[in-house]
Amino acid sequence: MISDELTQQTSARPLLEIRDLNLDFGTSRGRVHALRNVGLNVPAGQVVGIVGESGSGKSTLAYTVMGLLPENADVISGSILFEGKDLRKMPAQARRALLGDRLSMIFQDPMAALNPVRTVERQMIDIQHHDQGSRNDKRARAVEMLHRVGIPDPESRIGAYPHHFSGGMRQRVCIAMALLVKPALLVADEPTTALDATLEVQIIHLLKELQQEIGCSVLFVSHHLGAVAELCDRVAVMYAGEVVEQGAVRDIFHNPTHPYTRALLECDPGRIKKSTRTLPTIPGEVPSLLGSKTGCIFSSRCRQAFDRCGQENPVVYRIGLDHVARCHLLGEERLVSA
Ligand SMILES: Nc1ncnc2c1ncn2[C@@H]1O[C@H](COP(=O)(O)OP(=O)(O)OP(=O)(O)O)[C@@H](O)[C@H]1O
Repeated sequence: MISDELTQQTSARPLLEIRDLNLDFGTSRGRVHALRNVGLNVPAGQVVGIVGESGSGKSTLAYTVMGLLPENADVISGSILFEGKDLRKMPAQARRALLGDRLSMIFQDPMAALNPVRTVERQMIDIQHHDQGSRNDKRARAVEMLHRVGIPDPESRIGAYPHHFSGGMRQRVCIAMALLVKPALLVADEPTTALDATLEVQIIHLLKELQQEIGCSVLFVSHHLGAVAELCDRVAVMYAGEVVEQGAVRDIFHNPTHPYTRALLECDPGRIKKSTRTLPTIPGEVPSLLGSKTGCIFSSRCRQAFDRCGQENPVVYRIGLDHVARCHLLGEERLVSA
């Protein structure tokens, strides 16, 4: 079965629905096509992971949803429907009002989100709405949230400055701040990459627990496939600015279909036998995103590429009820099973 859009795979209207999104960065070397025809759904109450090699456009997609793009970014076409409204068409003021309210973000570097010269208390009070009660009510809510994310002695620690917390504790503070407003959608851009493995597991469990408690949706960007498998309901695999495969977490991890998804999983350190001496890598390099491209973006590295792959960009094929991929092998029925 063939589908033109990645967004047709679920019947209930998703909380976030991205359609045919194209974005360029203007640079002195030319235009970098960082997002190409991106389609992605985030259903209400679900966690959607975005995975892919460095430079595949994961963070750009996350920042585009938040409307936090650098000046040289140019969203050329597409729509970003959030709660049914196109964020691209929303007046700037209305869009800004969503941030820290219906939309929250956690960054890789917690210091990017925290103001170093203000106490955590002040920042956590300021982030709450003026109609959310008195200063004391807001403080009590902030202390409760810090307790919830595992900050010891939150009643006194709340008065400290961000640099008084360790890296892991700072990320917990950021999670507390992001969730204090009970957002509908939390966008998390590599929130555990800077943490050691033990802390990463703790933070992932914490995020899962809080997400279920609050009932929000999460867009979770990560390099770490293990973390994605643990936390996410759905996964979108990105390569060179395109979403090449998307589906339920079990489909992506147990029935990967796109040759890139398969290669990515084969190279995952978490899945490789301990006896393996050298880590496998995907041969070749991510293509330059400058200039226009003919054919499938992965064809130069694909072991299964055939003539058509270098000539035409594949459409999106439906593999299962909730599983789609952009690959000519599906159209030609040349796919070998995983
Ligand atoms: N401000 C910018 N100006 C020009 N090019 C940019 C800019 N920001 C990102 N890019 C380019 O856009 C592409 C996508 O980058 P992005 O950071 O979104 O990838 P990523 O998948 O998040 O990578 P990583 O995992 O390393 O963070 C890359 O080629 C990157 O060099």
